[in-house]
Amino acid sequence: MSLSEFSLIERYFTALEQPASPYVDFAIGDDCCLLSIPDDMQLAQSIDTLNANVHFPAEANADLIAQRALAVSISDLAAMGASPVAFSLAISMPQVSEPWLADFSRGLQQAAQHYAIALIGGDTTKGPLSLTVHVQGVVAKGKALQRHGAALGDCVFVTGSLGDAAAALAFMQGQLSVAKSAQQFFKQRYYQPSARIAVGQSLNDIATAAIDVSDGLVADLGHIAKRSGVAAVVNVDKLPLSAELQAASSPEQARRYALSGGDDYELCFTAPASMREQLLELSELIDVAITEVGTIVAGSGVRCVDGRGSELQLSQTGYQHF
Ligand SMILES: Nc1ncnc2c1ncn2[C@@H]1O[C@H](COP(=O)(O)OP(=O)(O)O)[C@@H](O)[C@H]1O
Ligand SMILES: Cc1ncc(C[n+]2csc(CCOP(=O)(O)OP(=O)(O)O)c2C)c(N)n1
Ligand SMILES: [Mg+2]
Repeated sequence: MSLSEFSLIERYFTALEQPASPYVDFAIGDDCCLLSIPDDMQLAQSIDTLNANVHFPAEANADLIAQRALAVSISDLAAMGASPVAFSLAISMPQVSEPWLADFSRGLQQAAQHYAIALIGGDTTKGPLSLTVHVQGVVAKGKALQRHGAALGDCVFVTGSLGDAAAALAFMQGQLSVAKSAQQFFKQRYYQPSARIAVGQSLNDIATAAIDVSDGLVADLGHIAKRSGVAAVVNVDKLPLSAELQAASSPEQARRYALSGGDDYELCFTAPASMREQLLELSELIDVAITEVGTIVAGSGVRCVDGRGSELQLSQTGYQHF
């Protein structure tokens, strides 16, 4: 007989080992969870849904699905410069498979411990496989990084490398061949993106605007440009591309993955040129690459140019659901 709804919640979700949080007064087991936030903090909240075969392959290992779901949601906290506190998980699944749930629960616990975020509630229903993660974090009052502060003359920076996850998806879908030695790297970049919490937290007094790159650099930088009332120019010769991506695809294809592939979950942010040195030090301190890829200018939209100043035309700027 398959497990009842309440027994499976008990076994695979309530039983998760929780990181201690000073803000969580009551977690799972009542109609609501209860949190207390200090007066000098703001609560940052974000929700994201991941649907099977839209956001991840349905047949993927359950522990990787869990890790990916948590990382992509926490990435929004990173983009605001917030520290993770707690998350709720709404899961819909077509049937109860205990081995699948055991793997899922293990992956979820690993990711929750890694990001020091506590599972405080959720919802469990029958339906096509889908996960909705609602994350909550804290940020000092007035210090959150938003999309609207980019100013003329600011430089545009990105963390890590871009395009790996999009190339990984192409590889997993049989559209790109990848050397055996690099396959694990690509899978990891797709399934276990690093939400850049430490970078975000360090940018509160440095960046003028920030966003995480979920849809693709051009699309997401476009949100900063629009909200800030400016334009951005990206120098495509400066894009941080991993050695693995450069080995697996042509320069043009690698560029396309990096500019419009999406799924990177790196941060893109703007800061005055006077912050370059501080950013270099920060990058060394926390061991995450921070690369200057462009500038903020007057106008609207995002333009991509190469090192010689020739403009590139992109057929797509990022992922669109509809
Ligand atoms: N169905 C919805 N109802 C209310 N707000 C929504 C809905 N969908 C998206 N939003 C809001 O629109 C904004 C942009 O959403 P989205 O592109 O999903 O952001 P992100 O890339 O950070 O996840 C966010 O403020 C989000 O909360
Ligand atoms: C199986 C699969 N197909 C396609 C994609 C590509 N993809 C799906 S959604 C998406 C963009 C990010 O998702 P969205 O729901 O827009 O997240 P948000 O911007 O709201 O954080 C991308 C690149 C994928 N990740 N997995
Ligand atoms: Mg969203």
